[in-house]
Amino acid sequence: YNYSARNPQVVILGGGVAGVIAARTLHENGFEDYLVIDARDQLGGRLHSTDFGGSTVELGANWIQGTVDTFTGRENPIYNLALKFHLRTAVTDWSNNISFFDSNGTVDYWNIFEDATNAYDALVDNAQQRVSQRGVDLTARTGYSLLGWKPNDIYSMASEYYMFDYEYAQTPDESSWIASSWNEMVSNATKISEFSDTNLMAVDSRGFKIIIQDEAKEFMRPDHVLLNSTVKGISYDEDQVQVVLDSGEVITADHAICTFSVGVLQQNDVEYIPKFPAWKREAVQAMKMATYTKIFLKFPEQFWFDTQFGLYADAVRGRYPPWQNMDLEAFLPGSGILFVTVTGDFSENIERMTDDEVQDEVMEVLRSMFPEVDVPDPEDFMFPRWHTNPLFRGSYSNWPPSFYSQHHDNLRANLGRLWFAGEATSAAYFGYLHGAYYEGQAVADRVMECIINGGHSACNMPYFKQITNPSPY
Ligand SMILES: Cc1cc2nc3c(=O)[nH]c(=O)nc-3n(C[C@H](O)[C@H](O)[C@H](O)COP(=O)(O)OP(=O)(O)OC[C@H]3O[C@@H](n4cnc5c(N)ncnc54)[C@H](O)[C@@H]3O)c2cc1C
Repeated sequence: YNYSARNPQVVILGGGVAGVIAARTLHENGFEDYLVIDARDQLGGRLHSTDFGGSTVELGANWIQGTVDTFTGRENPIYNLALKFHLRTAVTDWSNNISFFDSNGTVDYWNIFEDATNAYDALVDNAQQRVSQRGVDLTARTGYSLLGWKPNDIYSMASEYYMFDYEYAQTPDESSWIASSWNEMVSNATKISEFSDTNLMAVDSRGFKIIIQDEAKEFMRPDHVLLNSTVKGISYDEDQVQVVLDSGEVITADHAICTFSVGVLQQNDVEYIPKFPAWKREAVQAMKMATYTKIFLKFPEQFWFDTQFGLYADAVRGRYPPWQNMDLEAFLPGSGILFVTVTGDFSENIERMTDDEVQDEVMEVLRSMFPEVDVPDPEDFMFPRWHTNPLFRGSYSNWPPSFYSQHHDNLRANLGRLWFAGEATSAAYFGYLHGAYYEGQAVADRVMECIINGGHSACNMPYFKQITNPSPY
């Protein structure tokens, strides 16, 4: 090993939203002795924009989900960054701007779609009641069933998918009833509130990532960042942390803030010395890293629907259901771009197929949606493999029904001088950019408090050594 001359007070592992906001929080408080390390060649993490057929598209996060809370005036910090950097966005209308299809072409199932919308609203309302009555969690599927929603035909299945999986990237059977409703809950549920129903899609030729890259340029010096550097090992104790890079360089710091995704923590890409204690391992492995995949197609010209969305009902639930039209004035006019989204197991399965195999399946579906059109082959075709990517191992966390709030505390808790932050450590906003933002801020505050005040309470977050069932069988 090559022991580094670099010896920062705080090393921040990962330069996504959580890492950059943690660094900014240190800077705002006069702490300049930090180093951000990332394996990629740029900051942004899952804010990942790329060129596709002459247009900029977002492989990762795409929406600012909620802007300003109409009751409290509280603002989504991602929305504020977007305003600051004049990000071009378009309002997405998920609920009204849709065309419906099955494998025989256009079909009208608005009534069923409305039933699915009402069932989802009831699911959220009832979850809120369970929280106020301290009821145990169940799967969202159980919740749906208790409310009488039984999707037994392809149109109900596609509509339910659109309301549920399209957001959480997993099925209702795999998801917590209570946690999947949190983002929609307002008012009496403490600390949990959405900002607003407005969803703004980033459609900026500079990429959504500029909100974090340009923010970083304002305060981060070049010697504050080490890119193209993959962390291979982290050893930690009560006094310091050592980080081993792929180059063999070893960086020693007083504190490390690890912002790797929970998917990365679950795998063996990084060696932790000592191995995480049992309570931490259980929390890490109990969370689910779900996968959400946008499959992009570019055609010489638009031949498809004029609405923002097209919802395709297949006999197999989750098989290429929501299609989105980018060739609209507010989005990427004249781009000839259409994309379809898949999630969960379906995403993991297509990652094991070749691009050509996936393209063949997608085109077969698209041709069945437009039987009257002579649909040409796409000029360009692309999809990312988030699940296989060792820097992410999925797209974002989804709270399973067997994950307790104590697990969540344990996921967040530090191990000596090794601290954790990222979208998954946000109880209220897991899965979202604003979750990563708030967690980056909170962890930096805690590390600074530990540096300034020291002592047990400032330097040790509470955790549960064992999570037990209060009334075992
Ligand atoms: C397909 C997709 C769609 C999404 N859609 C939305 C959306 O519309 N709206 C929304 O709010 N959120 C969305 N999200 C979620 C959002 O992108 C994340 O919540 C957020 O970006 C996570 O930020 P983070 O800082 O916690 O983690 P990350 O961005 O993952 O940052 C962690 C960093 O660690 C680095 N890293 C990992 N391992 C190593 C290693 N061994 N060595 C060095 N560096 C390493 C990675 O390169 C990465 O840059 C989406 C995510 C995806 C993938």
